[in-house]
Amino acid sequence: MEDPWQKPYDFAVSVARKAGAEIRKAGESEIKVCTKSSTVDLVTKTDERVEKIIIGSLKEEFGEGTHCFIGEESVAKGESCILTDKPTWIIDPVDGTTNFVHGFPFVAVSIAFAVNKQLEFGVIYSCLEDKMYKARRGKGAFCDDEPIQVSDVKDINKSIIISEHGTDRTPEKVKKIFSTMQKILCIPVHGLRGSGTAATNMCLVATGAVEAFFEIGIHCWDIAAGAVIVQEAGGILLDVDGGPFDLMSRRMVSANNDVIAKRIIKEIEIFPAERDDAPVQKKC
Ligand SMILES: O=P(O)(O)OC(CO)CO
Ligand SMILES: [Mg+2]
Repeated sequence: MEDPWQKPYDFAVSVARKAGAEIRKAGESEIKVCTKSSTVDLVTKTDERVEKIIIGSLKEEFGEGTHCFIGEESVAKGESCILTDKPTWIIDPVDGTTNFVHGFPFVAVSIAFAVNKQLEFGVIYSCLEDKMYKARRGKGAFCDDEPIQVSDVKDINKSIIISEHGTDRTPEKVKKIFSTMQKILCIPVHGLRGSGTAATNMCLVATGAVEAFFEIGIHCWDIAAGAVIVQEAGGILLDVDGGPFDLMSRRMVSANNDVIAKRIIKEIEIFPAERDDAPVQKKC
């Protein structure tokens, strides 16, 4: 049977490439920075403009009424962040806005597509590296059309683990983040890393460059595309308490296998993060 989502998948790749070219061009001029949830949660005109380009292109191609959209900047402006059974695009136009502002060379466009709340495909364009990652559920994960695979390391002492510091500087949360990192570093692991973009971090798990990436406080648009890419590359996703992964929970461990994932989970100091679909928001 013909794949009903092949056309949207192919289109997402071309839209991500177009969006990435816009970001590269915008990075050559002066970047005006504003803030969102905290003074270190940055946003630029490029984030907003690129999200409009992506959503505008998707609406033009697939029609306004049938598909829903969850986009980082639209949600910041009060749009719904409720995932329904309808075909839904989950978009982060510029993942790694802080990197973009500073010229730190990892910035990604992240586009995922879910139907009946199941992620069907994910596309991540690491636009400064010019690397296109993509995965269609059940059909494998690719970087620039080459198949990718997670690492086969099971020994935590031979692993590299990624995590990030987030944009919440509440001292108790920062303390827990650093305490978790300290415990993981002292297992010991070969190293701790962070690219500054959740989407790129997940691609690094998917290619086997690192064994795992975990974070509390990320949003569905940061990880939706990466979730498909990691799983299709042979990896796994779990909640930070070892339970099932929940896209809207703002908590995630992505890893090459469950041995590594469960070893990290032992050390994670969990702190609260309000769900993306917390009830204040209106329906799509
Ligand atoms: O740069 P953004 O889109 O704010 O995302 C951050 C996490 O929220 C990096 O993944
Ligand atoms: Mg993001």
